[in-house]
Amino acid sequence: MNNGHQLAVASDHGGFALKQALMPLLQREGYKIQDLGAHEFLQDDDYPDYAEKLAREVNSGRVKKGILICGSGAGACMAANKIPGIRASVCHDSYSAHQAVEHDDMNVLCLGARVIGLSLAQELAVAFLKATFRDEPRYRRRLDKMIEIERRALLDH
Ligand SMILES: O=C(CO)[C@H](O)[C@H](O)[C@H](O)COP(=O)(O)O
Repeated sequence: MNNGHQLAVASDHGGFALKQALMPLLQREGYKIQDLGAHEFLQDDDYPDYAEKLAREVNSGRVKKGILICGSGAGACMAANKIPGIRASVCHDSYSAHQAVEHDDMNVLCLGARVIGLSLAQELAVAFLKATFRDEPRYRRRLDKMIEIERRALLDH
């Protein structure tokens, strides 16, 4: 574990090129990144493997936020949200990328490399990373309700 990492990133083959291009841009802005793979382009790898790895890293508290990239962002998002403590969303506009943190405490941003380009991806990543949860009563109440849903669902099994 490296306590210096501020965020983790991961992608399947659909997001690999965008991940590789985005990481140095974020590093240049001062972010310390833990790259959870893929570490090389693998034509037929599967986004749930990377989503689970990154989601577990965020859920462990070793990193506070993660960025997952696949072709659409959707599959990786669905898989990440299976891990307790994860609030992942696909955001392809700047407002959602920060508002989902401020209101909903989103901790994983999912991007679709077949949908957006590098420049927008960088803008979205920075909006997400700079944003903090606004711990006001109504946002706290709704977040607590989400956490309670998760707790009840875990008790079902
Ligand atoms: O977009 C994705 C999931 O929502 C992922 O990138 C998938 O891996 C995508 O389906 C990949 O498709 P491919 O035909 O296997 O390249």
